[in-house]
Amino acid sequence: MDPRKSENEGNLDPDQSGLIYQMALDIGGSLAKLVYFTYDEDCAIEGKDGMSPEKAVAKSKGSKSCAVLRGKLNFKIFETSKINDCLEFIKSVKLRLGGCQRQENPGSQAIAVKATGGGAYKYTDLFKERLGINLDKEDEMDCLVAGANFLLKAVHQEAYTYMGGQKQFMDVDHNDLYPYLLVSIGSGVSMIKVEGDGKFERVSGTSIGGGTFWGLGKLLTKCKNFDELLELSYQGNNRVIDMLVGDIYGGTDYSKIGLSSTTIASSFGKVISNDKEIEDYKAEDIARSLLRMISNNIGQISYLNALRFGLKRIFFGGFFIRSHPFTMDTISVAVNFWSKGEAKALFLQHEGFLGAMGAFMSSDQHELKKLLENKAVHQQASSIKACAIAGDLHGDESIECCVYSV
Ligand SMILES: Nc1ncnc2c1ncn2[C@@H]1O[C@H](COP(=O)(O)OP(=O)(O)OP(=O)(O)O)[C@@H](O)[C@H]1O
Ligand SMILES: CC(C)(CO)[C@@H](O)C(=O)NCCC(=O)O
Repeated sequence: MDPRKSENEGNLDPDQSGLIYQMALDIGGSLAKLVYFTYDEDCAIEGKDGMSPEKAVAKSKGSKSCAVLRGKLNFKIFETSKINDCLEFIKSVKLRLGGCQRQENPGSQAIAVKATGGGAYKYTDLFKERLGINLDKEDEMDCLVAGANFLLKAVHQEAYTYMGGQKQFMDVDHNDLYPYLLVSIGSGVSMIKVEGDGKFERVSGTSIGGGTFWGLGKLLTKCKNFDELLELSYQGNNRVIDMLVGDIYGGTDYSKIGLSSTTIASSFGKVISNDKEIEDYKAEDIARSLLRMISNNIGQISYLNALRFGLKRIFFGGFFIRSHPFTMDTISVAVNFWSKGEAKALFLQHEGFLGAMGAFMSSDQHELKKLLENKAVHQQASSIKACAIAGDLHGDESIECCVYSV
């Protein structure tokens, strides 16, 4: 491959030859997330005399007629530290925002793209100078909540519980969704009490999040990428590193206060009594202890905040989760343990894309927004499985969807 080309160039999914009708970005501390809608120009509109999408959209405005735009919602991630890959990707696709602008001559015509996350501020000039794109900033918390509400209401089987290796999808009753606690586990963690559309409060947060796991993991295990660290944690045994209740109590439970002998009494606590150097520990065991420590801590703080406000459902999002069984199991067990079964941990299929989805939904100057307003995006059950977000960093995910304008 030509070393001057970015990793993504020349490697586009054929679907991306479709026009990008709308795009939004969430540029966080660790990852930049893109959501964009593509449709095939030739057959995108259904039901209205075979007219072009733009015409059908225009015609449906102010009338009771129904236009259906068939296309795909696409999801893509890049490491924020490699923001140039993201810029190259955007440059290489046909961007046709609002149905009327083409990005053929960056600089000559400003295009506005909704963007959220800290990077929307940090990289404003970069996007403008390199792509002629004005990042139209949306508040990160607004976007997280809007994205979560939209996905929970519009995407069939978006939420699920995970316990003992079993994933159980939950049907969301639109009339019984609120209130809930949204926990976004990105580089840092935000905890948001959600009471309705646009009705929320960020009630807590912790700096011990996904960035901590990846940062400490990188230091302690010399792993080169996040997936490698996750994979290691899968194979490790945390008992070699963590001090358990049984280690302190001579192998027995401390049942009087409800602690079994296998409960972790002190994360990484066993290391102090061992005369070992870091090289003497297996990277797998370190990764496992680290993942348990961070996941347990987030599960516990989340539960405490749910308790503060009497919330029974806690939805966990953010890319730290990566649909990883051990992470989800640890969080679920923590919530279940601390709440004595009263509160429930729920996970989201599009865990890492809440903010980007919210930014996407916030567009107000494009035709697609007008189509999406008050509409539902339906997807077939079979395509949900195909759009699990776990996978390699540059992997594409997409959902077949229809946008209805009524
Ligand atoms: N391929 C990856 N590379 C780096 N981190 C990854 C990767 N996959 C998952 N992660 C985890 O996801 C976290 C980032 O999650 P997310 O994208 O939701 O947050 P962010 O928007 O970057 O952070 P913040 O919201 O705090 O600014 C990382 O800190 C890391 O723990
Ligand atoms: C600063 C943000 C909101 C940026 O996404 C996030 O990383 C976060 O919520 N960090 C935790 C900060 C705290 O509440 O301690």
